[in-house]
Amino acid sequence: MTERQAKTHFLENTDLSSILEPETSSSRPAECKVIATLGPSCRDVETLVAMMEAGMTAARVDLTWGSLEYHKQSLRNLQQASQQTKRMCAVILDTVGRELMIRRDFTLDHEGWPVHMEGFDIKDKQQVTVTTDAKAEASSSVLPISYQHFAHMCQPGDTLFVGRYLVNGADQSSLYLEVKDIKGDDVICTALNDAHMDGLLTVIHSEREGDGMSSLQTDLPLLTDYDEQAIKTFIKEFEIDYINLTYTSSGMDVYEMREFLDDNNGENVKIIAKVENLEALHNFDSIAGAADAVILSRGNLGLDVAPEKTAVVQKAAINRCNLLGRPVIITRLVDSMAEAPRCTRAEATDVANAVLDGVDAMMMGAETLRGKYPVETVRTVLAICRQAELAFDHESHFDRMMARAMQEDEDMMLDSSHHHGDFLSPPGGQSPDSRAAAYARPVPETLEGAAKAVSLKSTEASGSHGSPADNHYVQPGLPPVHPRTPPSARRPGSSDGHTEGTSPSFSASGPSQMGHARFSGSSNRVSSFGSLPRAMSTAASLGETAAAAESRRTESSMSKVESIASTAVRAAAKMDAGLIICYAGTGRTASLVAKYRPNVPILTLVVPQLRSKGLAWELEGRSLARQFLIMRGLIPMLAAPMQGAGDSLLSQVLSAAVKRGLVEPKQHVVCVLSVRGDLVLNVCQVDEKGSGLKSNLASLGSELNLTAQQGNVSQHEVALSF
Ligand SMILES: Nc1ncnc2c1ncn2[C@@H]1O[C@H](COP(=O)(O)OP(=O)(O)O)[C@@H](O)[C@H]1O
Ligand SMILES: C=C(OP(=O)(O)O)C(=O)O
Repeated sequence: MTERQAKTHFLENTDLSSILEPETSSSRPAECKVIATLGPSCRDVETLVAMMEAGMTAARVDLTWGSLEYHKQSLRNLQQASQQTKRMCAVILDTVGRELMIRRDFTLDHEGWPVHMEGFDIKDKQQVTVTTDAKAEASSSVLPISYQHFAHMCQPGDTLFVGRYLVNGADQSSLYLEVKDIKGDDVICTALNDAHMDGLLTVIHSEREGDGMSSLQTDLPLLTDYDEQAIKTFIKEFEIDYINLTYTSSGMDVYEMREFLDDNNGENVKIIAKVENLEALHNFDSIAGAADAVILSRGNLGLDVAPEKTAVVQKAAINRCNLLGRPVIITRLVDSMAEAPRCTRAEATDVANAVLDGVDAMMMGAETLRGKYPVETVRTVLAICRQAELAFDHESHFDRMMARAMQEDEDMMLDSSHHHGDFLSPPGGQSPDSRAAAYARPVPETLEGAAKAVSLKSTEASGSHGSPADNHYVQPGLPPVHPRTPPSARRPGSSDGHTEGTSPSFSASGPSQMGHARFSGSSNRVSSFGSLPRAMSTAASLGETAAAAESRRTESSMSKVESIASTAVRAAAKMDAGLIICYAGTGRTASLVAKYRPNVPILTLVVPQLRSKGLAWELEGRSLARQFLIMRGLIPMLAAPMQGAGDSLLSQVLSAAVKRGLVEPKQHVVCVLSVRGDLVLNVCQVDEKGSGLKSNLASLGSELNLTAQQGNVSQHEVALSF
């Protein structure tokens, strides 16, 4: 079998009558998660409550459009909805970043959401001028653009795409332009199709014939002034769990973002890299290795990737993330539900196939932001996910993960200097991580366009690319965005964080043991969630010495955490357990359990910790619990701070899990926990009434009590919240 072949999803049950039988209602939550974009259609408390009850687990605020005050109100409403439903919801902030926009006049509606004036028509073959002239007004022949240096990026023969925000490429507001001439600030183009331009219009500087690289706007600064201001403000005033990094082009972008967050009290905020163009696909491994999660922005990607490659690119990207244990999210699921209460057949099939491909979460855009059916959208997508999850072959996924991890480790042993990373190698054998390399040395001259783009960097430092569509939201006095100097390959050198040792209650044995011994990877330096066996190739390209890279490799090939995580999944399957419980401190162990996709929920138990922050003390844990809400199979549970321990805590967790329908009385439960600082695997059983831990499992109880006696936990009652 060649690497290009897909694994088959052959349904064991081909009996159509039984497939068509209505589902008996299951209270077990879907494995996959649904993220919704907040906007005019879904920011009131009532709708948010309904969406949370329908299963939305994370909400995105997109800085591309709308004022800071508008988004703050959306988040305040979300907090209220969360209190009402007693459900957690992760909060994601999406940057404007390298997004280019057409400036158009707008008014504010009664809630403060910007609404554009009437749209206009553009006819096939007509001349259209895209201009950086700040005084120009949008019309059918002139499109003023938000980025001052746009004209420098273009050359005759380029293709530009102008499309409606969150609906790229698929509606009547999609316009393709061919660049004919550049005259000062003006890019003179010819329209390649008829289009009705309406709403907020984003621009993509698309493929330049011949060089195979597209979306050259990736050489713009990573964050706009507005982004920087908004991120700092939101971190101060809200609990932000993730930043979506728009147009991430390499792992270096993620490091840069990490540094910005660390410098601005955002140490707990995790980074989701948005993969939106060819360059990001070429640099996929460095991006996925550096980020905490990845979004495949399928709308924007659809403009760069040929239709015939789309499905395979999606599968490959998802599989790569799966192998890294990195959460992967896709966009553009049920666009038609922005207008209709029922999705199309193609959309329903697409969602289900993504579940079978192994995706973690689905991110809604226009459907919830400005669609007519936000609640039905969440319900529909989750219903499709549930059905597809029933058909998902958990066992073969597990086997694949094990086999590939072993294979990769072997490959690395054979050739640690060979760069395997990227599944879309550019022609001519160029370094896949061209942008990362560009920090250290100039972009290869062979990339004619890229060389030109690099020369732009110095001018961008003073360039205006400050705000969505125009500069209305930029506070006066904010410094301009400067391309950052390369971050000092600053990757905290930590190992698993667990002491090595054998589990007193469960030993990793059987066929998986062999795999565990060879497993690469839980000692990732950058992402806090998971591991990257091949991070070393990225590190090497960032200037790390061969010896350091080699030592990272050796270290990463022996991971007890991954061994325990995979064994927990195997044990749950072998014992027909109903639930896996995983205590979570950083989330690394839980994400590795999720990597192996057990056929049972993974309850991630977060016991908040009091940590010192300078002179102040801060209770940490809530954000981590919410961060699990974009990850497949994970159900976070937050224990009350400093309360509960040992089998008292576990009993209450089990009782809550039974009430929630996660596990049934008498079922076995596999637990991943620490005992005297050592990570161990344990098995317990729910009692007959479903009120807690079956008491005769002495070994487990005593292990847990030992931890309790160490004094880091107490025996009080706990308040648990999902
Ligand atoms: N038996 C237990 N009783 C109470 N707390 C526990 C127990 N086992 C683990 N924990 C806590 O849960 C967290 C798990 O952290 P760790 O095992 O390092 O996982 P991660 O991979 O998420 O960092 C730690 O804070 C640990 O103190
Ligand atoms: C960029 C996004 O998605 P897409 O490219 O799929 O429209 C998004 O929703 O932020």
